[in-house]
Amino acid sequence: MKSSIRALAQLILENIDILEADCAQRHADEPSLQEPFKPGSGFATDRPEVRKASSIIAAAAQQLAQAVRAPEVNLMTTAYAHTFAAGIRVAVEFHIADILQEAGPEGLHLKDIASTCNADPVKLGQVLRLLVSTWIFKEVKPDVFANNRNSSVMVKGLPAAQLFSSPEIKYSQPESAMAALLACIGDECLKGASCMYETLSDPSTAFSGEGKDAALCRAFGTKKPIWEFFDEPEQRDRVHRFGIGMKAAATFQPMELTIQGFDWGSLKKDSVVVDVGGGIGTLSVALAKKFPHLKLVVQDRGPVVEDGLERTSIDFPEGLESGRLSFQEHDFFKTNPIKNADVFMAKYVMHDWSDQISVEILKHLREAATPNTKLILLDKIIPHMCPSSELEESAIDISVPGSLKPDVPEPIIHMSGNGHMSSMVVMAFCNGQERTLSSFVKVCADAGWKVSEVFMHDAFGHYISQILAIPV
Ligand SMILES: C[S@@+](CC[C@H](N)C(=O)[O-])C[C@H]1O[C@@H](n2cnc3c(N)ncnc32)[C@H](O)[C@@H]1O
Repeated sequence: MKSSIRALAQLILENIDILEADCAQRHADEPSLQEPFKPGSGFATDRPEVRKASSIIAAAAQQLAQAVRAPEVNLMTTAYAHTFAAGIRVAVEFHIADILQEAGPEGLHLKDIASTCNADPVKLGQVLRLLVSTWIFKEVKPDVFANNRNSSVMVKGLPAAQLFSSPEIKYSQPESAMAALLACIGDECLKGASCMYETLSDPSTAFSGEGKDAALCRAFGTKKPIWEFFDEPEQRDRVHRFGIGMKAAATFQPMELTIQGFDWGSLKKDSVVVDVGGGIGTLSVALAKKFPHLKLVVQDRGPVVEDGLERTSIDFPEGLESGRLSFQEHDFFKTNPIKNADVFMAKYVMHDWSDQISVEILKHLREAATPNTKLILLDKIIPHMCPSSELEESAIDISVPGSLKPDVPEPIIHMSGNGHMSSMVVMAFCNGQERTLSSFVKVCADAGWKVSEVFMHDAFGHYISQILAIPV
């Protein structure tokens, strides 16, 4: 019988050939885990075959580890994952990567690190060694730590002394976005997740799709939906950090990739594209720059619109002055005031809401749509985790034009899905969810829209997809 673990190892080697060939072609060195990250080092993730090879290697290596260890060890290792989130937050809040960046490759003794951040060296040593065990930081000599490739990405771009003396500006530099996101994961996300079981089992919240009944609200002891709770003055630092942290998302999903799919160029001159829940207008600004023949209207809640106008008047004033881009305060739980939209688009909006509430939002767009209006939802499409041969039965997932089947080479059982992690996070935050394609089709149908095509970059929910629907 062919050994499954050997087949996994062979698959890893075959795909390593692809990565090595890519490095050779670009005359680039293979990235080293032990050295701090240098921009431009690493594998070319803008090339689809390289992205695919690296995903297959990661999935095969993870499955190999699961296959060779006892089930008890696998379960314990996974269940203990919260220690990593907690440890990373400690490292971010104590500015450890920033301290170690100043120390350089020789590293710094634990007692000096601990005295800089006024922490107990024994306790801090426990945190750092845990993180080293998962390839974040390195211990160069006993009790001497230095940055490695992963930890170096946690620096915030300011001298460590300034980070300690002026905490209010710790997330002021663009490179601090990753640190902000990691601190948010170790704070709001971890606390919300810790109340998940109680929230799913308590009859008063178990079947509710309301944001106020989400796990994070229980964790913070509030009766308000999390975004209203975050409007409270004491939560200002969290809101600020969350906003900066979201910018780190661009590292995983460049805007170029987000826009790719629907043929925006095919829309006639002056076509009206409405960015529903468009935030500060990041997607609309990118579209307006690339497709100057379109008229983009960003709709959001009042304070967000104010923020968007302020930022856009600095980043893209010509868009506002020419009238190509505008902002409008609008509550998407009311009928949309724009009745001549060529496109209603909504990026990362549906995943914040339960099915019932999503249908309500989409119905309001349907009411305002003309027979020719298109709806484009930009969200992750998460895969079912069953063998793709089983998807023949639930044909909806593969019958929509453009849908990708999550084919994985044998003997990989499935690819790891960060979409499933973000689904848990939005559930904890606001009773939201990432969706499979069949769930999108159903939610759209219940609101009077028919999904006619999808544009996907991968079949595993790693990247945002575009779901195109037309009125029925
Ligand atoms: C996850 S953010 C996505 C923002 C933007 N589309 C993007 O991708 O950057 C969801 C957006 O929905 C907005 N939102 C929430 N409730 C809303 C409502 N009732 N009416 C309009 N916008 C709302 C939020 O203010 C926020 O900007």
